[in-house]
Amino acid sequence: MSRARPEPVGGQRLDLPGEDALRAFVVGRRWFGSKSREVAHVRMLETIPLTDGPLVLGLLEVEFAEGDTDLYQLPIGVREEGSWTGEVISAGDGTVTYDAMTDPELVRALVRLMGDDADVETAHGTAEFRALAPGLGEVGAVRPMGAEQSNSSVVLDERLVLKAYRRPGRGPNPELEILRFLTARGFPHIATLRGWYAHTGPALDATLGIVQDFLGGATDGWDLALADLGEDPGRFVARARALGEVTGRMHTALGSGHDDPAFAPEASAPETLGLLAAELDAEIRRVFAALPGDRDDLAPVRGRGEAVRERLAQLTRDGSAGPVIRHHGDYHLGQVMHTAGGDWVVLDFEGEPARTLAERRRKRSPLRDVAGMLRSFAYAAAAGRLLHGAEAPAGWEDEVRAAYLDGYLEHTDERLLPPGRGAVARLLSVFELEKAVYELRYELDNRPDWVPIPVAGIARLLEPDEHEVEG
Ligand SMILES: Nc1ncnc2c1ncn2[C@@H]1O[C@H](COP(=O)(O)OP(=O)(O)O)[C@@H](O)[C@H]1O
Ligand SMILES: O=P(O)(O)O[C@H]1O[C@H](CO)[C@@H](O[C@H]2O[C@H](CO)[C@@H](O)[C@H](O)[C@H]2O)[C@H](O)[C@H]1O
Repeated sequence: MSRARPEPVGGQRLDLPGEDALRAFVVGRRWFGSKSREVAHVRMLETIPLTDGPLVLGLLEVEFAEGDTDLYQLPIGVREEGSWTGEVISAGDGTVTYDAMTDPELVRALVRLMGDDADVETAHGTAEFRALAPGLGEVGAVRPMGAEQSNSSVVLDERLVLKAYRRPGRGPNPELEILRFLTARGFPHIATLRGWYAHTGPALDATLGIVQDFLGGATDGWDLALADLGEDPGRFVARARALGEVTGRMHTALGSGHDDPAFAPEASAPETLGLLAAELDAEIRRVFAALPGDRDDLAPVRGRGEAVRERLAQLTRDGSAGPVIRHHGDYHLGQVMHTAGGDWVVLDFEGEPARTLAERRRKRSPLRDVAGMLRSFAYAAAAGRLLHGAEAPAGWEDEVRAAYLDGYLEHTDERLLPPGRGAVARLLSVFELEKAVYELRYELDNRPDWVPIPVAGIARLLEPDEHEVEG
């Protein structure tokens, strides 16, 4: 259904927030992703009245002191002063503006536009709203998801989730792309995609949000691993095997799109492994050069930067980076859910939020995802001790790893992996090292008490024989 730009609120001029109010609001949000950077400007690129009522889709440009910019989405509610009791962005001339994602009535209006397959003309193109059969239905109850998030998700009638991308990026969105691809292939271990909305146009092309099924009663993999560790550690070993199977099936499905250039598996270029090694080598040097001198918990790796670089050189001396495919890109226990029916479902195909959309859409070895999950098992084993003072049973992490890898290798199309178990083990170790070095920097910056986890991971990877995959 195509519609012209609706008239703003009763045909009157909209009192939308000015730059100062926008800036104060945006930089204070949990979803604002650049808190350590100096913001030069926050300006509205587009304000799209979506209904004749009080819903305006704002697309903002945040400009940093260095001159680069980020695109943000801010759906805005506009109401008479006194008729809105929540937090406001701005107030004046008898109206207030606020974040529409916190207003159930306006969330319902957004979903209704998707259900209507509406196209709304904008100054720079079209705001497109789409529902996938069998449609979205009329929505009643709306509540915030309540998860720590870089986006904003709301639960609709406990049956659907609307996730609005706060920093959408320009160009095709990997999550929408992958969910559509997997849905078309009948891959069952995802929350089914039901709708989406986007802005299209030559100057502004961005996916703004998706609607998916809500997994009621499901537990995320991280909480489940910690709960099993406390109650029945062996239970998680069996669950890890099932998770490996689902991961293998996911990669097999993602590597099956031979006639779609965005998904067709490719052989990596001969120089790929060398380039990966060079990038990681530089990162190891940077991280080790900047290690603080006053932390005892760094002892297992302190002064061993050269040894880590040598281990990397040894792992990447020959062989190749193997075939490359589209993959999850940010795979860890917090991204998978265990449903009430005992099945694993994979969420959040956006990739690492700090990377550009182009980087996130790049094909890489699927073993990068596998390594991310193996690191997550190490985190779970250690978190029991760090958070609750409860040790994981001896050998638990090794058993979980082995079970996961068994399940994975049994259900992955082997043409998507480097040939031979030795080559698989080596490439996995390279990606685990890459992730552990990243985590060392991340934990030093964010959670200093967790530094021993990546430290142990790096120390472990210095032991050559421990990580060979059986077989
Ligand atoms: N479809 C869903 N059903 C149930 N819970 C969900 C669903 N999607 C997300 N969640 C919960 O919300 C959290 C954040 O979702 P995610 O898609 O990873 O958002 P973000 O990309 O902003 O981190 C998940 O870890 C999960 O706990
Ligand atoms: O989820 P984000 O994309 O924000 O990822 C960042 O934070 C993660 C922590 O929440 C961090 O993940 C690390 O800790 C997890 C446990 O809290 C663990 O399961 C992961 O394996 C481990 O990497 C992630 O590295 C960071 O980018």
